[in-house]
Amino acid sequence: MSHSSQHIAFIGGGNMASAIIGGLIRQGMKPTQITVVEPFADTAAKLLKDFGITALPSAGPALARADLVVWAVKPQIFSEAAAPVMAHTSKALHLSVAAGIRTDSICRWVGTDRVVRCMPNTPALVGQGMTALFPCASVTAADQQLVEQVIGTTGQYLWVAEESQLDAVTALSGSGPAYVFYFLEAMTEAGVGMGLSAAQAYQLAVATFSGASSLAAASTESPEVLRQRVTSKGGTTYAALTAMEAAGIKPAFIKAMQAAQVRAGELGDEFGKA
Ligand SMILES: NC(=O)C1=CN([C@@H]2O[C@H](COP(=O)(O)OP(=O)(O)OC[C@H]3O[C@@H](n4cnc5c(N)ncnc54)[C@H](O)[C@@H]3O)[C@@H](O)[C@H]2O)C=CC1
Ligand SMILES: O=C(O)[C@@H]1CCC=N1
Repeated sequence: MSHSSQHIAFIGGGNMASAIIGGLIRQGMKPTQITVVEPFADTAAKLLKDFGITALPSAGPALARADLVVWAVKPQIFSEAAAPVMAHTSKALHLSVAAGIRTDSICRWVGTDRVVRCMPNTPALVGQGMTALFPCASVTAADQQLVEQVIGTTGQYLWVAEESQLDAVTALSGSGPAYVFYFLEAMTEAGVGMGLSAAQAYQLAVATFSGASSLAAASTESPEVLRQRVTSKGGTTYAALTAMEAAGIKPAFIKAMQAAQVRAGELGDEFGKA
């Protein structure tokens, strides 16, 4: 984000907003180029401490400066949060990170069709995010470029052609970091049960995840081939994977992700009506 005149507003200054703001500041955007509406005082104090940004407790005319408005509120309160904002931001491009909430609802609430919906994830906090983006029909190439500049500061991105694919993305990479943390918990717990200290087990588990991910990213081989390379005939990995197959881990995992996808659709149905 080198453009010195660009201004970005965030509605909601919580986890996801902070992850994106962190990326922007790391890439040289000035705190004065960022406006945040954040009613919760503790969260506003954190924005001041971490980024030197003084958040507004509620929407106001300062939002009119924004070229881009990033919606980083919970799906449940999106429509309520939008009402006081839209008077100031009809000329801006809008980017929503809210899970499930569909663009037809967002366009209605923000009073413009210049809307991009996306699904980021929390590794954005350390510049290793993965975001999928979906543009409404009236979004221009220049609008898409602006969004890419902003989201590019947080990691990788891709565009999807169908809005419904965002619910699948939500189930995969949006919620996905929680699945990894869940596995880290399980692997650490198992390691402790086998006689390692918690610190040792956790270090081993984290390094194994990041090492295997880096190997997969750097390799042209499929994960199946990479897995087979670890699995010596009659060895330890074979014993572990056989136990996982017997326990139905893969179908259970697929079912879990389907539950997340269904929930994303429900969020859109439940909270997109207003
Ligand atoms: N946390 C995650 O891993 C991901 C979250 N998302 C989406 O990001 C959105 C935000 O989630 P988080 O950042 O995790 O939640 P969060 O609770 O950390 O942030 C939401 C913020 O909105 C503020 N807020 C409440 N009412 C408001 C209003 N009327 N106007 C402005 N701000 C208001 C809250 O005080 C809070 O700080 C959600 O829609 C979620 O679906 C998307 C991808 C990943
Ligand atoms: O759990 C949620 O609803 C949000 C969306 C993806 C990650 N967190």
